[in-house]
Amino acid sequence: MSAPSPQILTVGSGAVGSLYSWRLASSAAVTVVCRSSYDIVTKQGFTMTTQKFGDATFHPDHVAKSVEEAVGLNNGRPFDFILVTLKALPLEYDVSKMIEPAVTRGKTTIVLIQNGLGIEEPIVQRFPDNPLISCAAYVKPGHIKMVIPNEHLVVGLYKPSKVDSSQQRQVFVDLLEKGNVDVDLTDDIEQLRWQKLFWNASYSSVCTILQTDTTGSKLAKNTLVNVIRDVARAANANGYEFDEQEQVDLMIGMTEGKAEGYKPSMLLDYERKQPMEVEVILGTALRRAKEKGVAVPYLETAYDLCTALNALNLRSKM
Ligand SMILES: NC(=O)C1=CN([C@@H]2O[C@H](COP(=O)(O)OP(=O)(O)OC[C@H]3O[C@@H](n4cnc5c(N)ncnc54)[C@H](OP(=O)(O)O)[C@@H]3O)[C@@H](O)[C@H]2O)C=CC1
Ligand SMILES: CC(C)(CO)C(=O)C(=O)O
Repeated sequence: MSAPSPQILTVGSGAVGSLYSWRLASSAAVTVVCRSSYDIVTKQGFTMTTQKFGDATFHPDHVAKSVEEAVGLNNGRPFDFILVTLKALPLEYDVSKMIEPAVTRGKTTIVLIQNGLGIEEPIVQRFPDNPLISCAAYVKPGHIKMVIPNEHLVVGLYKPSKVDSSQQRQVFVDLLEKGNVDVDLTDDIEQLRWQKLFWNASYSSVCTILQTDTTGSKLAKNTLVNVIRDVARAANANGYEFDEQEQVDLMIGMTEGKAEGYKPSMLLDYERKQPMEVEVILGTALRRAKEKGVAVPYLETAYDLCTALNALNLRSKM
């Protein structure tokens, strides 16, 4: 008798959630929680258009309106993995509370595929005995259309977690690889999150403040460089050893080489009048710098302006 399929619940069925749910569904039973897309996904599934994986219609095993409903639809079977692919918006909602009804204590592995720093803390606080996997996605799907052809996912461990999640990570990686996802591993996801912030904190905020893409942001190169330097200083005060100049050269070189004319997701959120991930992209780094007594004036200004823009943008929607 073959082993039962791993049971996966995806919470947040946008670009990232639909993509990885689809890839995992080749060897797992996948339930997705859909909010505004519930009716269309129930009727038509997700229409996936990608260069790397081809085009398809993806029908999850179950579609639920809420986490509570997902638990009911799974007929008492506990979820092995909960994939959190919501935007990381700690001021809007508490992810740990949202997923709680579907978490079996000490068993369910919680997998975060989100941007930003500090997103693991509330999960570990509420579920100290559950395995935790934390991932950074390098992909640019539109809602259903993947723009960067070579997606890859870095699947990491979160060092402050008291639970050894390496075994669960291996199972998860095997499932991803069966779905042809390119996977890299890291045993210290925070290091990678800081590294990703060098780009996100600088380019995302400058492009959003200036309402321009990466090509336009070159006109504010000094600010880009100064924010990268500030984030590197904040990271180093928190135990890392990034070389400031090396990171500046890497971020600017990579963007000018591979990401001309690119709109960061923060700018896209702004344009769609959706909440921006300001806290996890700028706020946590700023707070951690301050806790260590490190001055990061450019990062602080970027945070302040993006916080204000976010508030004004959301207010104008009402
Ligand atoms: N898109 C990208 O290219 C990349 C994204 N990332 C990161 O991945 C994460 C996910 O991003 P992405 O997929 O783009 O985000 P999307 O905005 O495309 O998707 C988020 C989904 O979460 C749903 N959602 C929001 N609040 C709730 C709620 N309370 N209950 C149920 N569902 C809810 C939204 O539903 P609704 O449609 O109803 O609002 C939406 O379907 C983010 O942290 C992002 O920064 C990282 C790399 C690349
Ligand atoms: C790294 C990148 C560019 C997507 O992979 C991103 O995080 C963003 O657009 O905000």
